[in-house]
Amino acid sequence: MNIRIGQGYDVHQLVENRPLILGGVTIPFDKGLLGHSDADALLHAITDALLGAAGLGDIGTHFPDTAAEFKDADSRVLLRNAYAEVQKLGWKIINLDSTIIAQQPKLKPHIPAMRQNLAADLGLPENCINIKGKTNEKLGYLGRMEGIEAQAVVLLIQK
Ligand SMILES: Nc1ccn([C@@H]2O[C@H](COP(=O)(O)O)[C@@H](O)[C@H]2O)c(=O)n1
Ligand SMILES: C[C@@]1(CO)OP(=O)(O)OP(=O)(O)OC[C@H]1O
Repeated sequence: MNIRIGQGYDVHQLVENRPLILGGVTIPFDKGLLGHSDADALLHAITDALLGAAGLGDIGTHFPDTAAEFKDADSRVLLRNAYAEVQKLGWKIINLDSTIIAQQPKLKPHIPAMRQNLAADLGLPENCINIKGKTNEKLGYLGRMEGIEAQAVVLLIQK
């Protein structure tokens, strides 16, 4: 039996005229995240943590931001595809934990829906998935609401 840990990080710029999508949930806000895909920083951090734990590189290698096929991509699809690659090697997720750093908006009301999406996409019970919201105490570019950051850790088991 093997276990492996992986870590992931992502940040996207907050701009006008974009939807704010985190954990596959569209959150009402006056700005959204800029990216080649839907710019879901939480799902990108989790995808990188998964790929990292399995020794499979990173999200940009699997889904290049120069490829037209990933323009405006739904990051839930990218996550499911990445986990399929991880599972091909015999790995399964034990649990994942994550933090979204957003000065605004308040994320707590949206976290149950994000957990439901992740549970569905990863075939896990919700109690194996944790998502936390933090402000950046008004410090730096996150505190000035120029962007939103996400961090994730994932534990995998191979029997
Ligand atoms: N965007 C956010 C930020 C924070 N929360 C919730 O507030 C708690 C306190 O956050 P601090 O950054 O002030 O320590 C945090 O534990 C979350 O429950 C949130 O929902 N959305
Ligand atoms: C998801 C991809 C691909 O559409 O694009 P972005 O939305 O720009 O996201 P990023 O976290 O910069 O990197 C991964 C990309 O290759």
